[in-house]
Amino acid sequence: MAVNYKKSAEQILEAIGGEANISSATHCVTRLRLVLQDESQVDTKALEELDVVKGTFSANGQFQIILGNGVVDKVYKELMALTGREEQSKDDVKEAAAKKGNPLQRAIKVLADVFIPILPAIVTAGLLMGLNNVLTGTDIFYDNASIIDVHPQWTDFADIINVIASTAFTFLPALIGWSAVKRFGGSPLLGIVLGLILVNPALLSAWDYGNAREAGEIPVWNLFGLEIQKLGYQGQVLPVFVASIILAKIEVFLRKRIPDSFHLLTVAPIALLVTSFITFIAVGPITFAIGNGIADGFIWLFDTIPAIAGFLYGIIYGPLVITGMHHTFLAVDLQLTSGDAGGTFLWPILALSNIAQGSAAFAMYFVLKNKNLKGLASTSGLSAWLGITEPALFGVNLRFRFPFLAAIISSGFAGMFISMQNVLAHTVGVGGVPGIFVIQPGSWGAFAIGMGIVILLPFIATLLYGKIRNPKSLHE
Ligand SMILES: OC[C@H]1O[C@H](O[C@H]2O[C@H](CO)[C@@H](O)[C@H](O)[C@H]2O)[C@H](O)[C@@H](O)[C@@H]1O
Repeated sequence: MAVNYKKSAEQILEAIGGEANISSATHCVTRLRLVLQDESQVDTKALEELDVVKGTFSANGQFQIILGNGVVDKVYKELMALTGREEQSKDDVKEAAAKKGNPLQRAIKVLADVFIPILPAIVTAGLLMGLNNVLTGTDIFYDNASIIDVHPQWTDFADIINVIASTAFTFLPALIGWSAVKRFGGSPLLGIVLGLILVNPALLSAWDYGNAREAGEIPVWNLFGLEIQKLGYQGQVLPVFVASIILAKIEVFLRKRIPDSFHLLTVAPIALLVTSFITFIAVGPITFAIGNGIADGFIWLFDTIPAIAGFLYGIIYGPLVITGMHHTFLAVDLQLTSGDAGGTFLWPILALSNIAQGSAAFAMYFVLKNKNLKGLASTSGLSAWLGITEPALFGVNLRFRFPFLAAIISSGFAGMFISMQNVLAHTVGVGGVPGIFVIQPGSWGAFAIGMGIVILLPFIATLLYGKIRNPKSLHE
């Protein structure tokens, strides 16, 4: 039967407490994303009884209604027409949501705002790097040899892929600079330039810093007696992040005070000059040490007590996604991939945690009777297997609790196993099942066992508990 989008919009509006309860509204590919004055006014039951609604959840200050691809945009248009509102971008709504919450939540939100926009570039680079690994890794298809060893005509092909793949990581500070300066109200172009300054080939590469320090050969500038290390910040996150905040603040400050006609001549040169000097002299070395210190702390933990550390990270990653704090760890992943660890041991656990949430949601497909919920369980399970877990988490697993518990405990065991096997990812890739492409080839076997654990354990545990115990939450 054809959907009456206008009627659906009216019913949704009534169930969320009417027009007066909407602070702002937008939509993504599948979900209406609303910032509401008061979420307690929402009649979730009435909402979820609507045929068009596949599920609802609240995350990071937004109340989200899952409608599905091709439906959500039409219902949104009707909703805007009904309420006489202008259509809003996701950024507008995120901004409204950001004003809600305590200082810690807002700080975490800032990190997410900076890192989420650069994620597609990093994830793409990760996938291509995976392809390069398949071509150049030994013992994948041949004993003691790689594809390019056996078929040398593919060597340059692999090399070109490597150049393409490594660019986003080599110039990571430029990506972060673009995103962070934009987030703090400055000109994104200046952010890119700032990031590029920090990886200028005239500086000692951060990747060569360790060797240069051991050899006592770190180049320095001498500024009227003050020695400053001539150090680049390749692959570093914190130096450019803090520098970008400074740059944006200086730029905004100058723009307000200098007449428009002098902007071109003064604002960018002063902002870049002051920020770069502050960064080379103080911010860079301090944040470089802090960033490496944080990474070393994680490395120490996973070296010393791999089973416990892996178990804990596997357990807490799901709850971290609920709070939105998980994006903070992206910074740690990036730091680890650029350092001595040779890769990140955290990211493989993230990928397994995503799969675990998906498997639990898939099991709920067989446990639930309601048609809409069954649909939500299967679509959200697939989404989690492809790296996006919020629909499964909020739409299914948390609502019934036991699938969520089954998923996080299984993810803990899988995290324990792969940490004991020292599984590393070259870089950050697409989470969930495609995650295997960025795992270092030598760790594929152990990672595959981890995948087996998070595919089977949450599925079987959820299914058995749901069918045999038939818990109260299924009937609430
Ligand atoms: O941190 C890198 C990963 O970031 C995304 O996944 C994480 O954020 C998602 C959105 O909040 C969340 O649904 C998922 O559970 C998190 O792991 C991205 O989808 C991954 O591909 C990426 O590796």
